[in-house]
Amino acid sequence: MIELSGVGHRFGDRWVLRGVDLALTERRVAVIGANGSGKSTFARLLNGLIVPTEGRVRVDGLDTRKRGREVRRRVGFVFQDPDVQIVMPTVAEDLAFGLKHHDVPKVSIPGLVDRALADFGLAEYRDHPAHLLSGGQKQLLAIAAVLVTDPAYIVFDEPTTLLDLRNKRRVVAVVAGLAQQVVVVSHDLDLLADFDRAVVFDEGRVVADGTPAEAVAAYLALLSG
Ligand SMILES: Nc1ncnc2c1ncn2[C@@H]1O[C@H](COP(=O)(O)OP(=O)(O)OP(=O)(O)O)[C@@H](O)[C@H]1O
Repeated sequence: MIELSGVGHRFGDRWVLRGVDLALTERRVAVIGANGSGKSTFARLLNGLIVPTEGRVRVDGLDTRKRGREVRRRVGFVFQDPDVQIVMPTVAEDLAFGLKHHDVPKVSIPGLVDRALADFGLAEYRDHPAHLLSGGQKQLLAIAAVLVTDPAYIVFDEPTTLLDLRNKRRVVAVVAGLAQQVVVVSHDLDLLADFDRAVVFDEGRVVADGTPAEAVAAYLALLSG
């Protein structure tokens, strides 16, 4: 379980999150809210990419402030911008990179890479320079590179922004089929419609928390208010 208690975060002297108390127990949790409401900051707190200025974030009881390394192994993070995540020259090498760093036995790596390439429609790009993929293909690669390491939790920060309809459907199907707990930040309200829970942020605070229908209604009310 991922648990936040009394969490606040400040950049310089500006608080961008305040008073966040949440226990994320559902399998599919959506995070919605206006631009700048603190969603990405919240997402980054969940795997210890950033630590809270105040309060505590715990993953299976591990405090992200003290046990960051272990937390990052448990909580995979798919960035909004795939360019920050792609680190190796070719598509297959990029997929293998994460596996090596997760101490996956060398002998298992090629098979896992092949499966990830096939699952994400990237098989024909195996030896292609990763930086020459299209934006949407990079996003698929970034998602594949996290999923291939099989983390216990996966946080997606706007995973479908660059994708065409076909690839969006592919990602929606992949997320729907994941056995792990996922937290998805998205402006794409359709993507989140059958999630178990949705949390709405506004100006750094949780202002609604319920079913997607309830959360979307609260979000729309905020926009028109
Ligand atoms: N590294 C940083 N340094 C300073 N300010 C930051 C930093 N990262 C985010 N912010 C500020 O924190 C606030 C919340 O940003 P955040 O990215 O969490 O919002 P968001 O809800 O994810 O927005 P969007 O929907 O536009 O992605 C914004 O005002 C942003 O300018």
